Amino acid sequence: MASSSTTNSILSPSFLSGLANSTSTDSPRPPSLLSFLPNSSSSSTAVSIKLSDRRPRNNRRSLPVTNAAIKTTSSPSSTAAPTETPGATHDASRPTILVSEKLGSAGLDLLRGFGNVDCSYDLSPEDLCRKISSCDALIVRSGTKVTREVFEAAKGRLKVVGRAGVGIDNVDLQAATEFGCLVVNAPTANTVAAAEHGIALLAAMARNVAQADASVKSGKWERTKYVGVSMVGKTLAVMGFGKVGSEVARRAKGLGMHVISHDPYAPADRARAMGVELVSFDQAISTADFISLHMPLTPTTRKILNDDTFAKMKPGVRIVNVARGGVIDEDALVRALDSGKVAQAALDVFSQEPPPKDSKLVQHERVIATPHLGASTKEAQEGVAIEIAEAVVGALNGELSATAVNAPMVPPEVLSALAPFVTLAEKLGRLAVQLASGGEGIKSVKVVYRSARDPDDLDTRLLRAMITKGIIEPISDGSYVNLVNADFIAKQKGLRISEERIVVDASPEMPVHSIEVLMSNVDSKFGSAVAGEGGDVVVEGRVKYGVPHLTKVGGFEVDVSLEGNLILCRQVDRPGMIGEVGNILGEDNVNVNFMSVGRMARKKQAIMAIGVDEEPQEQTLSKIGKVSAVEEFVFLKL
Ligand SMILES: NC(=O)c1ccc[n+]([C@@H]2O[C@H](COP(=O)([O-])OP(=O)(O)OC[C@H]3O[C@@H](n4cnc5c(N)ncnc54)[C@H](O)[C@@H]3O)[C@@H](O)[C@H]2O)c1
Ligand SMILES: O=C(O)[C@H](O)COP(=O)(O)O
Repeated sequence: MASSSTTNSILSPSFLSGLANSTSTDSPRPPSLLSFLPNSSSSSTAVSIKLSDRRPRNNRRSLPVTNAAIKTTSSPSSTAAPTETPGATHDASRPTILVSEKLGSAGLDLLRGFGNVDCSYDLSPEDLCRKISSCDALIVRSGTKVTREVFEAAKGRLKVVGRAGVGIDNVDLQAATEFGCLVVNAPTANTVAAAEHGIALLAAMARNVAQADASVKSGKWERTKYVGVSMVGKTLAVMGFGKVGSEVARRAKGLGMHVISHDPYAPADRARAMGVELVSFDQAISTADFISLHMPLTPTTRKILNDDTFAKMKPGVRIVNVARGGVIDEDALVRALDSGKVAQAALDVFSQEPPPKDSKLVQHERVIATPHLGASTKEAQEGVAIEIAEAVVGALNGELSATAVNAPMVPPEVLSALAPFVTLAEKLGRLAVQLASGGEGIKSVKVVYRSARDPDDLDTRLLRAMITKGIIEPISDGSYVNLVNADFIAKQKGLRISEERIVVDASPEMPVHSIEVLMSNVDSKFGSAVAGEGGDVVVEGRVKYGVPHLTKVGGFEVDVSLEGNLILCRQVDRPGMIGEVGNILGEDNVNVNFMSVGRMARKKQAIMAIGVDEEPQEQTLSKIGKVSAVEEFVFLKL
């Protein structure tokens, strides 16, 4: 088979009008990246709502039907309408958002402008599981455990979990990912509040404010009992130099403390610029007079302060924890307090919240405790509520949030430049898998990106996920694939996707020049799609005038816009072929939107790629098969 061919494009009127529209508001918009319905793009072009579009769902009716619109309004698995906020009406055409913990009013207002908002606080785990199958989104703080059972009970309807705060240790991220549910958080709005609370606890602990207050209120006047320690000149070890930790460090410097920090992932120059030295874990804990914890709770930080690490600390060390209770072995802390190794502790967070009433730790006379108040200022709560409401509404619109926790984060400007390529990627995956006979047998897919840009400047995670989506959806029974779970599902199916980036001489304006998808070790139901030494099924596409195009099938160059559906036809190149096949389609009322012929040489084999708006009937396809010059043909759904 020849490796190249010449191309002859026929621009149909509908394509020309598409071109004319390509700079208008009808031009391809950023695709819905979080579409959750099975085969959601099999019958419609994957376009969605603009990134900046924040109109309420019920104002969107004039927009074309989009994946995002479908997915947020359908609820095949649910019948029960959730309890509404008193006074609110439930509109079944709008998404339903369950808010399970108190959220600032500005965030609630934003949510109410978009969907049905059900504020149900203090739900038992059973009640949460009961409600969740009628909800599209769930917003929680740290008090709601979003377990695997919750995702299972959601029966595929739950699309986004919004954590109104930073720590996502109360959400089972693995389960969320497996179920294709996006998790977003609100990472910035409570930073200062948490840092201020850390400093408040530090000072209150050093000067025995809480104990002295209780003593005075009980009628005592114990001036010698509550002599404190000074902070100035003391060494504070900030464990975790992230957003909160660095703000604590800045404030502690203002109190005249010597601040060191341990954070294996923090850039040393950022710390140095603040006059903070980054040191090893052991150095931090062994030289500090005060230790303040600001790392997330993860498998590696769980019980990071324990009997062994307390043993390495200076006698009389003082500990502040506004991070998570689980980073301290609480029994070990009680032992260290009892032995005097730890002089005092100030704790805002506990491994179990609320802690048991008889908790030895909470009751310890040298411990001061607050009920997880770090983020609880009016300002922080309003900020967090807006931050999470915007992220959740965006996610329900099919947008990628900048605060996505279990999906690639793609800045809006990059996303909008990549948008047509994202659609192209999904369609190429969809085409390639349909060209293989026996899709489940596909094990190895190679994707080649050609671009004028340096390979390091090309973030292909999004494109790879969409190719995976395109490959998997047509061969999955009802499993929905989206950006969140694409890699997971591919791995589960034993599908290995490798990528290659090749620099080519093309326009640097375009992030990608072409995308080629090659499937190894599969037979094809359209022999002409097989090319190369390895006998791979090959399809290649480009974006032209903002519209995804198929540009290569096997060794043949074609040029067809990827809209509607596609008929590929290999025939002997002879006059009248286009008219003959076009007539068959026309007679059976199938509208051709684009057609191109790629041939090896004059009067030799050629491939005709025909874009059709409708799905032709069996009998129409069989008429095409009977045209004497047609050697093979295939109908492909986009
Ligand atoms: N008490 C509260 O109300 C409250 C409020 C806000 C945040 N928090 C908690 O504080 C944590 C930190 O919040 P943030 O906004 O600063 O998050 P962040 O992600 O900005 O910072 C966390 C830092 O911890 C570092 N880190 C990770 N593993 C570490 C390890 N083993 N040792 C040392 N450092 C490590 C990370 O590199 C990062 O710099 C959150 O995860 C949350 O659990 C609590
Ligand atoms: O991780 C956080 O943001 C804080 O722990 C705040 O938790 P909260 O939302 O339950 O106050």
